[in-house]
Amino acid sequence: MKLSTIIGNLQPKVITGDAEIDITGVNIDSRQVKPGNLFIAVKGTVSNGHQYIAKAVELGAAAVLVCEDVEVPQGITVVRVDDTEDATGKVATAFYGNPTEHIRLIGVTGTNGKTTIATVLYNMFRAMGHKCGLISTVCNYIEDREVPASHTTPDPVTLNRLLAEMVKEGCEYAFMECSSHAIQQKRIGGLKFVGGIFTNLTRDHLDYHKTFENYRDAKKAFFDGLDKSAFAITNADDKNGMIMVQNCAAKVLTYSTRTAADLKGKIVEESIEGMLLDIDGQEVSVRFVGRFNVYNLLAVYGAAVMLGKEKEEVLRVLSSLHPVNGRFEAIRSPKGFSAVVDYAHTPDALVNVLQAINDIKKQGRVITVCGAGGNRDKGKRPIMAQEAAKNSDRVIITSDNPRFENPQDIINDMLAGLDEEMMQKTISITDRREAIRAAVMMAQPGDIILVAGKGHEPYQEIEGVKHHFDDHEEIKKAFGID
Ligand SMILES: CC(=O)N[C@H]1[C@@H](OP(=O)(O)OP(=O)(O)OC[C@H]2O[C@@H](n3ccc(=O)[nH]c3=O)[C@H](O)[C@@H]2O)O[C@H](CO)[C@@H](O)[C@@H]1O[C@H](C)C(=O)N[C@@H](C)C(=O)N[C@H](CCC(=O)O)C(=O)O
Ligand SMILES: Nc1ncnc2c1ncn2[C@@H]1O[C@H](COP(=O)(O)OP(=O)(O)OP(=O)(O)O)[C@@H](O)[C@H]1O
Ligand SMILES: N[C@H](CCC[C@H](N)C(=O)O)C(=O)O
Ligand SMILES: [Mg+2]
Repeated sequence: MKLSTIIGNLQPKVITGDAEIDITGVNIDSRQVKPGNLFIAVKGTVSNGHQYIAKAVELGAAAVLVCEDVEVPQGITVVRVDDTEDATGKVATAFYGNPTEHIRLIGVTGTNGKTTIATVLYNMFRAMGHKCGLISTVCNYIEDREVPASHTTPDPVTLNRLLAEMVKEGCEYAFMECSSHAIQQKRIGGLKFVGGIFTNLTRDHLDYHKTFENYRDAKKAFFDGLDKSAFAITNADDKNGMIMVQNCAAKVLTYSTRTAADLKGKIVEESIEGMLLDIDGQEVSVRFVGRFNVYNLLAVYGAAVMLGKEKEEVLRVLSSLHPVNGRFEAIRSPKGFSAVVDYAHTPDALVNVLQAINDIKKQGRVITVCGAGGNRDKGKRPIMAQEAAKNSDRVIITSDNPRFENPQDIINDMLAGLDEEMMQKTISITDRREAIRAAVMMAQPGDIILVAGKGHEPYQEIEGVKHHFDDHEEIKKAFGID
């Protein structure tokens, strides 16, 4: 594709050299550059892409996109803009043929519920006969082809390449999670969304955003960018729900389980197997558990209706769908107790999943096994331990993904949040496998063991290495079932 076409919608820009050269690909990482590529120098949090231009040219870059004064070897076309981070999405989407002009893209943002909602919509629309794509924390899908996910929302080049492949495969819809990092870093720049969904806003990622207001405003920017032809579905029960859409040109729809809203839902009956719900005045039985999932399914229902689906068909398909990998998955022990694998790794998620477990538990106890990720928000650690202790009969604090931190330091940060009474019911075991085994050893018939924080993750990330580790496998081994 001609460079002049790829950079056509960048304003302002200064071009030095030939803009009619053919570009074979766009790249933000000098280490991946191929001959004829356009290398985009982006200032990052760890380093500055501008320092890798020579390397990119060595590997054959034919042009560079910069936003700083830099020395560039002779014969290389230089395009200068004010902000290369902002330009990357626009350039990537142009290079990949503006995929969102040819596929209906729906974005989900919020602290918790993104993977659940995006994945349920993907499964629902495929069950309705549509070819679909999914961009998610757990995995990306181009129709039914898996593409491993490195991020919840990938960089703009990867994202547009995936969307272009979905278009090529004939996908009509793409459902994606829009993380706050991604919105802040403009990874979704240049994309046209036909709809956006807000789940909720509670504490997470303050290591990156520094303040809750910055975190909120990053999420809000997504809705500010929706055009009037799009829809925006927001949670009327979240105190930031209406803030998200206060400057939104899209058609707004609200959902709630307790106040006036366009879409109302409530639980009629519930058990560890699922719930009977009243959604928008109609009863539907679902395999999902927990009041928090009523919110997720309301958002799914609203989006499907806004995308033109009949309400009856939406509810019929909804009742046939299974929980998402690592989100409230129950495993029964032959000894009469059960375990729940869940991805809860924020205080609010722990509160919600433990509320759900306490709502369905009969006479037994709740035993919670949880940790916290290394190199993530430290402030949430003591709060997570408090919420676990407040809502469980026994707590075992253990390791999650320590990453480059000392696992014991993370555990100590969590324990620091507990008062004397909470400490009475809490122990800590650094080795996650041992912690799960200890929970199973102490369980009695009727108890429910929550193993939280990792969900679908088939690994434990330690010092940059992802060692195989799967909560489901460890629970089954401890239960003595395969
Ligand atoms: C904090 C964060 O989001 N960092 C992301 C960011 O990296 P960065 O800004 O630190 O980049 P950098 O390492 O400083 O490099 C700057 C630039 O130089 C380039 N470079 C770098 C080295 C080199 O040799 N050559 C070169 O060209 C890089 O490609 C980059 O463009 O841009 C990179 C390229 O797109 C991302 O891979 C990286 O994600 C890191 C690995 C990460 O862990 N991100 C997490 C926190 C994240 O994004 N999480 C969210 C939310 C998770 C959730 O709630 O589910 C997600 O969407 O996954
Ligand atoms: N609507 C909700 N409100 C509160 N908690 C929720 C909600 N939906 C899910 N959860 C809890 O949060 C956990 C994560 O859910 P999910 O993976 O869908 O969220 P996410 O937004 O994709 O998270 P991440 O930002 O880490 O990718 C679940 O395992 C559950 O404990
Ligand atoms: N078990 C993971 C969950 C968080 C992963 C994702 N939300 C991120 O922050 O990268 C951890 O706490 O390490
Ligand atoms: Mg997710």
